[in-house]
Amino acid sequence: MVKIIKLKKRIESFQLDIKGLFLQDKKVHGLIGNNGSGKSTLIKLITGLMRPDQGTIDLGGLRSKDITFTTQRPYMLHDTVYHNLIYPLMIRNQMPSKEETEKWLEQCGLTGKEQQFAPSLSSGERQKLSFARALIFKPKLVFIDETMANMDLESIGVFESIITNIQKEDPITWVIVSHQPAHIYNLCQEVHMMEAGSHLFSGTPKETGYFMRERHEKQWSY
Ligand SMILES: Nc1ncnc2c1ncn2[C@@H]1O[C@H](COP(=O)(O)OP(=O)(O)OP(=O)(O)O)[C@@H](O)[C@H]1O
Repeated sequence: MVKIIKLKKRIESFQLDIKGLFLQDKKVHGLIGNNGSGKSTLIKLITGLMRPDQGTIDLGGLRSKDITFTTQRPYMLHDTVYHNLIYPLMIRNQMPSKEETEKWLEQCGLTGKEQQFAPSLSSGERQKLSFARALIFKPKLVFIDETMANMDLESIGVFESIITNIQKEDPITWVIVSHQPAHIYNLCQEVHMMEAGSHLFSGTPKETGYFMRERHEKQWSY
């Protein structure tokens, strides 16, 4: 389990302050909250891209090479689609199998574009490639930060089924940031809600729905 305890980080006027947030292993977690509530900052802290001012992040035995993340605007190496796809394997001294790379290219709808300069891909194509690049080395903890925001409905369906199949066969831990309730309801077992830098609530998607409805009613009942 990933345990985040008494975590604090100030970035200019923004203050992240999380008393306790726990991510159970091998589950699909949703991370939700308004723009600027601190979701991406939290991910940067967990993945080690940023250092906390205070507090602890216990990765439960995971090493940094077991963890990966994708973003809404993924960075593409100035190289071909193929080299971008196999990059995580190369840096881990693993040989990519032809079967595996072809499978991922097909699932991403990028078959035939292997030799295309990756930065010239459309934004949705780049997101799909970054998703495949994140999964090709079989990580144990994956953060998906609004990566499906520019994908068409068919591609979203493909990636939702990739996640569902991985969870059936050899489950890993996922943290999915999305502003689209359908993703959360289709995929997640547990949802964590951020508000203004704090962790407000954790529960099942159904409990989250009740929580949000109740808050909304309270806010409008004065
Ligand atoms: N480098 C920075 N300099 C100044 N402020 C920053 C910096 N990085 C983040 N912030 C601020 O920290 C706050 C939290 O940002 P963060 O990206 O974590 O929010 P988020 O919940 O992921 O938002 P969104 O849903 O819009 O992606 C925001 O108010 C943002 O402006």
